[in-house]
Amino acid sequence: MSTPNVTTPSFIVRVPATSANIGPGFDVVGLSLSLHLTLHVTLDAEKSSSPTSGRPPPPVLTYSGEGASEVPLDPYKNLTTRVALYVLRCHDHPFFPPSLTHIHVDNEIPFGRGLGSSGAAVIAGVLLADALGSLRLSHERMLDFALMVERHPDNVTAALVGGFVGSYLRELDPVATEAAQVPLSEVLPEYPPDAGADWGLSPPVPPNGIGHYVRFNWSDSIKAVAIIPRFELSTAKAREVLPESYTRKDLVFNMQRLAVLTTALGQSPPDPELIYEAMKDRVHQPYRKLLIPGLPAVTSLLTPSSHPGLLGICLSGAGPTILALATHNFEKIAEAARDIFRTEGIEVDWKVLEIAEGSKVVYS
Ligand SMILES: Nc1ncnc2c1ncn2[C@@H]1O[C@H](COP(=O)(O)OP(=O)(O)OP(=O)(O)O)[C@@H](O)[C@H]1O
Ligand SMILES: N[C@@H](CCO)C(=O)O
Repeated sequence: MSTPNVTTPSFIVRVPATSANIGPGFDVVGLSLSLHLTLHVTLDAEKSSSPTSGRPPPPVLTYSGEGASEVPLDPYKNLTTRVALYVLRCHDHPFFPPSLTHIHVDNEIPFGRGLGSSGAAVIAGVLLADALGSLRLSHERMLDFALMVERHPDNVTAALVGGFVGSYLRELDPVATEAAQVPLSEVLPEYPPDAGADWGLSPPVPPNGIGHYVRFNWSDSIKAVAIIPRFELSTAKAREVLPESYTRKDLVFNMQRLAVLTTALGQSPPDPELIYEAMKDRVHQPYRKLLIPGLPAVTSLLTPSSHPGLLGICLSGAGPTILALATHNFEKIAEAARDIFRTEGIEVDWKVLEIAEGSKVVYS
């Protein structure tokens, strides 16, 4: 990790990458992975009093690593700092605190590849606000705020609590449903550039207890090989191609597999035949193949018999990354996937990842 060009940070926020779905668990399961988004946050106690009028100057934002050339460095436009400001505003802190002088972001999670970069940015923003405002939010309440921004729970839950996690969104009463569905433009509004301008409407405070989760066991022998094509695919685009409804046959196909998968990945030793079949999906992958040339070939040609060590293979999140779960032979599996993608003219990078701990705030 590169060292930020700042004085000693006052605290660090560290959030893992995540892979959602793991085949049949569309919008349900997530797995935290050992690539991290890290914020190095510097506070200057001498600047702790607010100006008598207008807003205090926002922090300086600097960035290194993945996405550094494309991410907005204006704290009113950057996803992490906008989420932090949203959470602060919901707790009667109308501005970034004047003592917050600098945030250096070091990012290992590639953007728009299906490794939960946006979920990590959102969770980092919630944790940043929690630390800056001494809010002491519970994990449950943090999830409520995260779910107002990223509305499927799989990535944000796994990024926050870590491990192999299943989650659902509670059915809310009509008033709470409306509150949880306000447009994103009201949760993360455009902030007027004029320092004297009013922010306008109060932010929409989330209802309580939107998301609930459980952590499944994970066999220590299983690692995740992320095969990452060198192109971005936005989650929004990859969701547009999905149908509104499914046949009973396809839903039962996925539910049967998901029920088996959540236990099978915790067993030692893991059973490759059981897991390979349990990682198949009929809800999202078949529709996303047009956006990801090579997807059907990679997920059907690599099997536990052709590649010993392989347990199962699926699209990671909304793609285009492919996630191969394996106990050994990682390089052979990744290189075979690379060869298949090359026949489609797509270059990939690959990494062997561990299952990561959840998000942390560490004070210096
Ligand atoms: N660290 C970050 N800081 C600010 N914005 C970010 C950061 N990471 C991601 N983003 C924003 O999120 C976008 C990518 O989100 P998107 O949901 O499309 O993909 P993803 O989260 O990487 O994939 P998936 O949801 O399938 O795992 C980026 O283009 C960028 O706008
Ligand atoms: N479950 C989500 C994960 C991506 O954020 C999807 O597949 O669209």
